[in-house]
Amino acid sequence: MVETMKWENGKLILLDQTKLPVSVEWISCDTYQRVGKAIQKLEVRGAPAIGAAAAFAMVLAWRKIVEKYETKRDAANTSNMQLQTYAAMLYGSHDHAAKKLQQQLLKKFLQARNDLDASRPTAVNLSWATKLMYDAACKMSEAGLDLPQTDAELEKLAVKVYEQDIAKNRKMGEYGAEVVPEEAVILTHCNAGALATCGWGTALGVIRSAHEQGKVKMVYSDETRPLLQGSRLTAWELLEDNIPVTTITDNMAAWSMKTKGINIVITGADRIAANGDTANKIGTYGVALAAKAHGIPFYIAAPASTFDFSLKNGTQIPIEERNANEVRSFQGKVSAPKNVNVFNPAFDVTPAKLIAGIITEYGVLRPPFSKSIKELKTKVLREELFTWKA
Ligand SMILES: CSC[C@H]1O[C@H](OP(=O)(O)O)[C@H](O)[C@@H]1O
Repeated sequence: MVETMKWENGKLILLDQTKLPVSVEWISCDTYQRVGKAIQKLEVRGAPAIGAAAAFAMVLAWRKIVEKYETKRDAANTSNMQLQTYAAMLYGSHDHAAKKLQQQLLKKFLQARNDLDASRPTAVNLSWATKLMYDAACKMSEAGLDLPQTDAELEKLAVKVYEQDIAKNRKMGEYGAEVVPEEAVILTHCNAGALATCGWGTALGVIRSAHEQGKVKMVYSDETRPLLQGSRLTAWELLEDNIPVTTITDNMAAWSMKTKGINIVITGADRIAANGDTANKIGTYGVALAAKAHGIPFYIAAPASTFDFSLKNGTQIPIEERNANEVRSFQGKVSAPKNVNVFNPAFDVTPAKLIAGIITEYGVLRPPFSKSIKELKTKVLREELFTWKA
């Protein structure tokens, strides 16, 4: 199965998804700024993958911040007092000087968190990941960890986010396969596959698990303009795994539902509000309306980290608008006058009433979603999976 990212020798190596399916190229990131740029350019993309990349980016940020102070400390050899200050901070003594310096480090760490959060606004997994890394560093400081210990613990936490994502996707696949009918003819939109996660995928994870059970007759993959995640990435992923796939343009989805025996629609998600309203790639809302009109069940597949329990409904979800030139061109060719107005929202919101179920790693949530999502929140808080403890 395709790898989306690798954490190697203190660097984050990202598969450059803008080059697929023509070529497989990797980007080596040793600063959080370069990871932020990769997120903004969709070199790495997909809500859970963005979250994991951001967690590793926070480790890179911490190391650069500390490196700067260590360089200052080396230059401070001329003054014993300064050296004592730095020595106290580096080796975890509890005196005022060390604490003061630790707070300075955390202030810069918060800036890195804010910079990463600004790279893309819709997928809540991004801010979920940067918050859990920052909160952990604050707890480590309160617990009196020195810098080498803090570094090691932050790296372990980022690796846990990565590994848990794959485990959660596998679990989601098992639960999701139960709602996939025999002889399934599935329509999916955009790419919610291994490429959108740390592995296995969410919507495509369900399809992979159902395929293992011999349930998948055909998958229809919307090309998903303007950036073509469906034709470039989903079709490529499914072909790599010998899963039957047919690519269609976005305007063929409704007619395909009417004429091709599609009996289930499954997509991913980027942010799910407390009432079940779901933000996903632009075009998902139209697919959900068409599915409703044809009596086809429409499912969302997403891990708990995609839920924003603080939002009452979908009207509060920030929708990213991207550069107009993504619409004015198509595969590098002009597809509209250069001075034409363009509306280029990267996501839309599907109201909960159009959703038959939300497939998660804890099971399939059913309407009324305000109740089933509240139960999910309780399970997540009780599990405290990513809460750092001394
Ligand atoms: C597994 S969530 C994937 C989700 O993210 C995609 O958006 P983008 O390609 O812009 O990152 C799309 O909404 C997918 O459903």
